[in-house]
Amino acid sequence: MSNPNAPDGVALRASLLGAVFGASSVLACVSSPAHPAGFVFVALLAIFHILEYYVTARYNPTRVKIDSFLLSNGIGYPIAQACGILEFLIELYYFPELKTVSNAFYLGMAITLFGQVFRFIAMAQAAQSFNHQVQSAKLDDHVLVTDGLYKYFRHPSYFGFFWWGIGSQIMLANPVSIIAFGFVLWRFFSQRIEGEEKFLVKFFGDSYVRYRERVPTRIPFIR
Ligand SMILES: C[S@@+](CC[C@H](N)C(=O)[O-])C[C@H]1O[C@@H](n2cnc3c(N)ncnc32)[C@H](O)[C@@H]1O
Repeated sequence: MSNPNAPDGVALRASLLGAVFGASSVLACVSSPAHPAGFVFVALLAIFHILEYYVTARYNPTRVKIDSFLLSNGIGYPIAQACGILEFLIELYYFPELKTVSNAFYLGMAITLFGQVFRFIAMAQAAQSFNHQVQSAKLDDHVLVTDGLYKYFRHPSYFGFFWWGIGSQIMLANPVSIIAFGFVLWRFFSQRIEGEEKFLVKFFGDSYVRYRERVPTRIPFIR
C-alpha cells in the first residue's frame, strides 16, 4: 500500500503548485495586462490547494496527508473548474472587451480572497476537529467547536469556499458560470451539511442540536 504521506509526493505537489502560482503571477503582470483574470484565477487556485495542505499540516498535523492538497477531490470539482476556464477562453476569443479589467474583476477578486481567508481561519480554529472527509465515527480528540467563526457561522469553511467559488467566476466575468457555480455549490453544500449534521447530532447529541438552533450557516437559503 502506498504511503498516504510520502514526503516525495508532498514535495512534488507543493513544488508544482508553487511553480504554477509563480508562473501565473508573472504572466498576469507581463503577458496580457488588459486581460489578466485568467492568470490571476490560476494563481489563486494554486494558492488555494497549497493552503489546504499547509493549514492542515500546521493546525491539524495528525490528520495531514497527501490528499490534504484536495487535488483528487472527485471528478465533479475538476470538471467544474475546467468549465469555468473554458467559458473564460471562449468569451475572451469572441468578446474580448467583456474580459478587460473592470470593477467586476476587482469585486470578484476581493470576494475570492475573502472566501480564502475565511476558510483558512475556520480550518485553523476547528483544528483537530476539521477533517476533509466527513466523519461517520467520532474520534477521541473530536470536540464540538462553537467558538471563533463557529460562534456566528455554523459551517464557516463551507461558507468561505462557497464565496471563493462564486467570487472566482465574477472575477473571470463568466456570466454562465456565475449562475452554474452558485447553483452547484449551493446544492453540494446543502446536501453535505444535511448529511454531516446527522453525524454531528450522533456525536454530540443535545449540544449540537442547541448549537444548530442558535447559529445559522449564513449560506443563502441554507439555515
Ligand atoms: C470538511 S470539515 C467542515 C467543517 C465545517 N462543516 C465547516 O464548514 O467549517 C468536516 C468535518 O468537520 C466536522 N465538524 C463540522 N462542524 C463541526 C463543529 N462545529 N465542531 C466540530 N466538528 C465539526 C464534521 O464532523 C466533519 O467530520
